[in-house]
Amino acid sequence: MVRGQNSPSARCGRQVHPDVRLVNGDLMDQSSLISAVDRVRPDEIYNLGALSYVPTSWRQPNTTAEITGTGVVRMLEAVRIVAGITSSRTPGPSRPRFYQASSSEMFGKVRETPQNELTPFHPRSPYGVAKVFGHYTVQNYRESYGMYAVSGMLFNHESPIRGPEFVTRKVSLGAAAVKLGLRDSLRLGNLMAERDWGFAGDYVRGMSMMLAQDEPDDYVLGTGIAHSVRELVELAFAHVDLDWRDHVVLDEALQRPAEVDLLCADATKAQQRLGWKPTVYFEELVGMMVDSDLRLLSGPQCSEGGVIRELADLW
Ligand SMILES: Nc1nc2c(ncn2[C@@H]2O[C@H](COP(=O)(O)OP(=O)(O)O[C@H]3O[C@H](CO)[C@@H](O)[C@H](O)[C@@H]3O)[C@@H](O)[C@H]2O)c(=O)[nH]1
Repeated sequence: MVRGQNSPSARCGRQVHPDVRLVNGDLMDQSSLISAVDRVRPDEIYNLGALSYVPTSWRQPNTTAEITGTGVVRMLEAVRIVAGITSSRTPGPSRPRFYQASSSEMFGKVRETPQNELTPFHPRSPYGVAKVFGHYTVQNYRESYGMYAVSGMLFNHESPIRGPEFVTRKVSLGAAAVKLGLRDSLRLGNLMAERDWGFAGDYVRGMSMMLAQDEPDDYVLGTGIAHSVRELVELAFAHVDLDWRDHVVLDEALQRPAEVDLLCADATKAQQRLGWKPTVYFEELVGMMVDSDLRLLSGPQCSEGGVIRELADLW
């Protein structure tokens, strides 16, 4: 997303420039991207574009590298060229601020727990590898050109509008659907994996805070508490007075070729330097998502079988 200087809101407001669409490096070639950035002349750019569902990255490794990895180079090149930046000694007239969505998936087979900005990377999927490429590209543009470019190393962030292929939403939809009698089971993969799940709204606030600092730097965002997929399922089903063991079916086909077993954030740097703190934790998040899906699946759009049939394809 690009926030333009012509926008009435620019830095403080949250409206988006009328000209602005999603400008993904992955969807545009380099010259179209340069034209798009030139038209908007953004103050802030948030590159959230990625092929972001980890299992797909094994099926489409080349596309993943192209979108999630090289897309970052195209975005940074467009910003650099439009801003007229040729070296760190002769910065261009304006220094637009660039945010890159790095990921906790970069830590992969973790070397230490919890993970912070200095934890070595060991990505476990083509997605993780591409994110590491993007992460170092941002660092390189900062060091080579003095650009204001930062990476937010965000741990899993969820909300009621999370895609239904990701495990939190799959489970909240599953629990709601079973409660309403629309389904009687939910197929899942590895229940032992642990993640540090937070609320997406908190993380978006953190992204904006990163671009509001005097100097660019990279930050980890996470709650600092990990839970297993099994705990997630137990809590979601208990929220609707059901026992998950009566409804969850384990499916080998949903196991990943290489798993990331445990992710847990040490967000001390973001807390101390940005003043960032999460406001929503696991229990509240899961309750919020299940309640929202109960409303969604009870609503009129489901009576025709539309939404539920679409979602059912993903289960
Ligand atoms: N999706 C999914 N995951 C399952 C299932 N059963 C078990 N899991 C486990 O649940 C964990 C979380 O999976 P996802 O919700 O798909 O998220 P992710 O792989 O951790 O990646 C997400 O978070 C990253 C940040 O760390 C993001 O970078 C990435 O794009 C994505 O949003 C994984 O260990 C996965 O094996 C299932 O049926 N579906």
